[in-house]
Amino acid sequence: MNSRSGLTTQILQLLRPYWPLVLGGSVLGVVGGASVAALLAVVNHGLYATQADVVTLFFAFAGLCLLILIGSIGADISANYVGQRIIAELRKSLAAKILAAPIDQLEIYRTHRLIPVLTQDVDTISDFAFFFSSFFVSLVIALGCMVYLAVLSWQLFLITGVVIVLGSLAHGYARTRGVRGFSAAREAEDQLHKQYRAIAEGAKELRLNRVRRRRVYVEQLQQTVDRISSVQIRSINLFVTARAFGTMLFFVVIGVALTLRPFLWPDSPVAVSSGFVLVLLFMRGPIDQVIGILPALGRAQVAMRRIAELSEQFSTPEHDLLASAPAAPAKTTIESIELRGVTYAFRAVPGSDPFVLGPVDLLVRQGDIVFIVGQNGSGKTTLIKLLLGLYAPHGGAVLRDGSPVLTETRDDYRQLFTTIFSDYYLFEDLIRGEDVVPDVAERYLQRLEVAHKVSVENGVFTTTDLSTGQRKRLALMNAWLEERPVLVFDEWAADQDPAFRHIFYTELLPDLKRLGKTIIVISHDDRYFGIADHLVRLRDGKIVASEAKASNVVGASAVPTHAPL
Ligand SMILES: Nc1ncnc2c1ncn2[C@@H]1O[C@H](COP(=O)(O)OP(=O)(O)OP(=O)(O)O)[C@@H](O)[C@H]1O
Repeated sequence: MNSRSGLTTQILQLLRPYWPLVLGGSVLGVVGGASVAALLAVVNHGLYATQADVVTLFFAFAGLCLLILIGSIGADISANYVGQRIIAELRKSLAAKILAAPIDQLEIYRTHRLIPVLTQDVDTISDFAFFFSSFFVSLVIALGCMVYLAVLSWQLFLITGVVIVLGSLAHGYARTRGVRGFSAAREAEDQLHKQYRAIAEGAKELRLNRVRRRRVYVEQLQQTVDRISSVQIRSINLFVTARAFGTMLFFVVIGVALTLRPFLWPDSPVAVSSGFVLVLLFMRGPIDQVIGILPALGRAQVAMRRIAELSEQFSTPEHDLLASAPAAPAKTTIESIELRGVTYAFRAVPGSDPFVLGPVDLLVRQGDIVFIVGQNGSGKTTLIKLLLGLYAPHGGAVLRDGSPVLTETRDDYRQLFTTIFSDYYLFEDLIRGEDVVPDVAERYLQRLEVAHKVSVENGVFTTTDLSTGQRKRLALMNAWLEERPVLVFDEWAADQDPAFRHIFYTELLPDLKRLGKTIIVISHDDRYFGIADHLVRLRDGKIVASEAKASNVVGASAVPTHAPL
């Protein structure tokens, strides 16, 4: 699907649930617009009215005023409602798409491109939705005026029509060039967002490095901002010039028609000329309004295209990811997890070969502590992403208790794991099973030696303004509370002081094992490799050693002997 047809489909899809309102609002808008044109006819007629016409004129005037009021209020209210609902639906559907997108697609798209679509592009469309009703009503008024012109004199209608076509051509040119400019500016805004992130997230580094600070500010940020500004100025200038040109054309038409009238239509009644001038002078307002909204329409078009691109990018959602939780929880125990001939290849990045993992064969037995070790970049995190069902293998299979994990069962499978990645995200609210949290929280906090800093109130940590190591302990607490059978730690201990690191390896992990948990640890702490029941060593994406121990070094039984915390 190309992005243009994707865009149209997306707009139609968004409008579909509201078609009665869209239809109702359009009818009211047409009634309002046509009434304005009719009112002009009444005004023109009134200029030459006699005493006998007064009553008819009064009722026609009052009736049309009422219709204009009802029409424009109705069209405005329905357009506003539909516009706001569409924005809400758009926001929800984009969030749902991101939540359901495969992780590797999200990794390719990148955060600095994602956020501007969710915020800026949706806001641009929201702004346009706000103006849409007046855009539509003005358009209808202009059309109504044209109809009245045709009734007055078809020659004058034709002259005006030709002028409007000329004006539209000028606008068409301005729009094509202008929208191209808006599109270029929007591209640069992704870049700007990336630079904003650099100055916010790299604030400390930039304070410490004057050269980089200047480069980020002068060579990158300022240049991007200036580029956006000059492209926007050029685009808006085009629209403004076309608008002035269009407005001026109205006066030219009036001048030409009035000059030619004595020669071409010497016998036409004065009412025709005055009606013509009246309509043209009046029509200028709505047409000016329509033209004035065109830049916003152009920007909305660019924004909509971006949104359609994002939707297309994430158009292969994972199976049922946002379905409500099943009534009966899936089986939450495992006997084994196996990777059989699993392979995975990243997309090639320019200048280097793509990283390929596998083929990998690995058996993780229930209750084991498995260490995955290896040099930086050897593929440990990629391996666990495959093991966790976050990446779908490109070859081979992941098996749970001997049965392959399929697309439909992958999300159920993932619910077996609690994971703390090295780039983990700390959620501030705690979830235990389906319930929000427990009194045991306090005990966990004490065991993690952070109870003096933070507590849990109404299921939320009182603060997360803690040191890196302390925040990671909170992540561990979250993990405990989830009560899943398999725990995965990606270099969890890397930020811990030696004393607590020792506690983690020699007390917490064995305690969790005693509770029957299966534990997978990515670690560079070779001092503690001895506690592993199974040590897996990776090099360049391949398992080069896989050593299983006959008995557990910490000597713990698989049956819980005491509560660990
Ligand atoms: N999103 C990605 N796109 C392309 N290549 C990637 C991506 N993520 C990782 N890689 C590549 O895959 C290789 C393995 O990365 P991985 O994160 O699995 O290594 P690791 O063993 O966990 O390293 P470390 O010990 O440094 O955490 C790296 O060489 C990296 O370049």
